[in-house]
Amino acid sequence: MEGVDHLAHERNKSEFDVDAMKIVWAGSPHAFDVSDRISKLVASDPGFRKDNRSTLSRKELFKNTLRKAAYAWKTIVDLRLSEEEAAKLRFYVDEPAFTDLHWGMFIPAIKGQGTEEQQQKWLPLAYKMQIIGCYAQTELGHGSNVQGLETTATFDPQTDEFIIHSPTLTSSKWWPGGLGKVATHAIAYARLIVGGREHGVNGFIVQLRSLEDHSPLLGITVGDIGMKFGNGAYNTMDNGVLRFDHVRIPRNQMLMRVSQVTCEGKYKQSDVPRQLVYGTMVYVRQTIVADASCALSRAVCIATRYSAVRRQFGSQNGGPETQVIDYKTQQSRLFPLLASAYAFRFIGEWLKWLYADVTQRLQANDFSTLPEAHACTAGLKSLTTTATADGIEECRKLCGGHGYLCSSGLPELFAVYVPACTYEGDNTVLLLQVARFLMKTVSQLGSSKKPVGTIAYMTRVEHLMQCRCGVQRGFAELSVDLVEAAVAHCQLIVVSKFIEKLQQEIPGKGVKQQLEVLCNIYALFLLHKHQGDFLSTGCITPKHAALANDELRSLYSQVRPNAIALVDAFNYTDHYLGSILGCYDGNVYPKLYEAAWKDPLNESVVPDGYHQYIRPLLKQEIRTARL
Ligand SMILES: CCCCCCCC/C=C\CCCCCCCCC/C=C/C(=O)SCCNC(=O)CCNC(=O)[C@H](O)C(C)(C)COP(=O)(O)OP(=O)(O)OC[C@H]1O[C@@H](n2cnc3c(N)ncnc32)[C@H](O)[C@@H]1OP(=O)(O)O
Ligand SMILES: Cc1cc2nc3c(=O)[nH]c(=O)nc-3n(C[C@H](O)[C@H](O)[C@H](O)COP(=O)(O)OP(=O)(O)OC[C@H]3O[C@@H](n4cnc5c(N)ncnc54)[C@H](O)[C@@H]3O)c2cc1C
Repeated sequence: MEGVDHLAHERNKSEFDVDAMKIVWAGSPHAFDVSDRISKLVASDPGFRKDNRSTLSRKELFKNTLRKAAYAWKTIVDLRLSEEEAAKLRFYVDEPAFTDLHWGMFIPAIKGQGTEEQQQKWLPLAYKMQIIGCYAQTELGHGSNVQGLETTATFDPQTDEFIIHSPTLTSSKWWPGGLGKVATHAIAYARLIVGGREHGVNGFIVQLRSLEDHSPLLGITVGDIGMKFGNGAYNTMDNGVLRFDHVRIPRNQMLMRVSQVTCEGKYKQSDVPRQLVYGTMVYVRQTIVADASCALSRAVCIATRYSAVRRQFGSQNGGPETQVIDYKTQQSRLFPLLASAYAFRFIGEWLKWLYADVTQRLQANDFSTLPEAHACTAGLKSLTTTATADGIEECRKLCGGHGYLCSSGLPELFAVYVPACTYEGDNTVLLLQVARFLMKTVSQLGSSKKPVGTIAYMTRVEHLMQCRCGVQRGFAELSVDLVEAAVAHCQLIVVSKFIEKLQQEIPGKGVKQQLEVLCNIYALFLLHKHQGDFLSTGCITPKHAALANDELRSLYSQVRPNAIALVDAFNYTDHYLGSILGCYDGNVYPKLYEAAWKDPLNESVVPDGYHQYIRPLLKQEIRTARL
């Protein structure tokens, strides 16, 4: 029945203060207030409706996304929302769109790689959305290998301009979000050529379309790259293709914080690491870790609520069947994902601090923590997105057949989320970067340069020094093992930061106790998952392994009465969840049944095509021997 909370009995079992946990999840009382207010604003505004996406054609879907993006901007301006509130509004609108790349990459690239003068010129235009930008780095032929990009930027001292050109088919820019149909400008990454000499890949601001009639400018060929994985999903984004035919831009449109070209055609490299050109990717990778906790928590919220609603088998003397959340197998699949959602939330908070710290140090030309920041953002982006993509799929399976319905919210969540394992750096390529960082640390053991921060523990691996010669077999040869070591390194960071979080003051009855249970589940689940490595290296004995498994089972029993309250703490509206299985009141079956009849296919009792194809089949004379 509408208005009845079918999960009330579950909520009454909670052993902790859910409102206090909501503050912990949000990060602070202020952050909770902003999130709560903006999520309800979006949920209550029919202009942000999203339950019809899977029934729209690509063109209808895209036009609807443009409408929503414009409506969101009008809402932001009319309500004079702060930058924080505006970002939350875009988050709860919950639809990949060109604005993600305008705000999430184009603006950060100018802030991170532009000079003061360039920031003063371009940022006001971008903040007012008087220009719309994209981040055009990847090409048809190269994505991972940035130094392999082929687009050229040749300096012409006669005109004090750069000539941007796509010399080959594979140099076509390919994938940039917002590029296909909307962006008026791009940060285009190209090989800098001055006086016939190459100076590596740099970023250039290039106008793509007229601000009058949106037509591509002279020398610009631009379009969308076509449908992507899944219906709806990421097809709200116009990932584009772009070719330059000797496009001329003023010299002052090369982002010149890292490297400069003077009007005389002299190339100068600032006394900063050239990798600062990659700074925007580092910034986005750290935001993607926070995104992972959001996406995983959504899926876990849906699967947990539905697992408490769903009953299957186990009826005693005609009594109710067993809630599937009470099956140990369901708990062993679901509760580690619940623990991971909280673990990723806290590692995202720490990574945000690490990024802010390294950014502050860079402003003082202190590059000492840049390698660690690169390794942490790369490794944790890889770890959390892989676990989240796999976790969303596991949550779909935890919901049985109904998890495969679009109305469960899980297929679309999966389809939108999985490219996170690829964009902003292929996850394996990024783990290889972490492995390179770890091997460089090993090579420095014994020297005066002591490992600190997230690699401080490596001082305890002195024995690696003796086998240093072993790694001469070559990084590539050992890369599979090194990638596994990189994953283990990142998982250690996640567990360590979860433990550090628990050492903080955490208000609320029973809140810290619940987080301790989740932290232990996360850590012991990893130990169980990698038991072979721990046993084969002698880190644990078989008895330890058995004790860990017993403790894991006990921890699942401790979480069970609190599971619904722990997902309620995410404070997601039904609108944001977009899931009948995960609705707050647990009134699933009537909503599933009602939703079915809204499908366009049920607009007519007899389907289109019956008279043309089915009736002749049914009425055909059987001229062949009976089958
Ligand atoms: C309906 C349901 C909705 C569900 C919603 C779910 C949630 C999702 C929310 C909304 C959906 C929409 C989201 C929209 C936002 C998405 C944004 C993403 C869009 C995508 C953008 C992109 O993909 S941009 C392109 C990204 N490309 C890459 O990442 C390329 C990866 N490659 C590289 O980074 C480099 O090529 C690589 C590092 C691999 C190698 O570089 P190279 O120059 O060759 O350097 P190398 O020789 O390996 O190393 C030399 C030296 O440099 C050091 N180093 C390398 N990189 C860095 C760095 N970044 N910072 C610092 N130092 C670096 C390296 O360690 C070496 O050091 P030493 O060993 O020499 O000391
Ligand atoms: C939805 C989406 C949105 C995107 N948005 C943007 C955007 O806005 N702007 C932009 O510039 N780009 C964007 N991209 C492109 C994205 O950044 C690249 O696709 C990504 O960096 C992966 O590069 P690649 O495609 O070249 O993969 P590849 O490197 O070709 O990967 C193919 C396989 O090769 C393996 N591999 C590659 N190199 C090595 C190595 N050295 N050792 C071992 N294995 C290796 C990889 O692990 C992978 O298994 C987007 C991509 C997607 C899917």
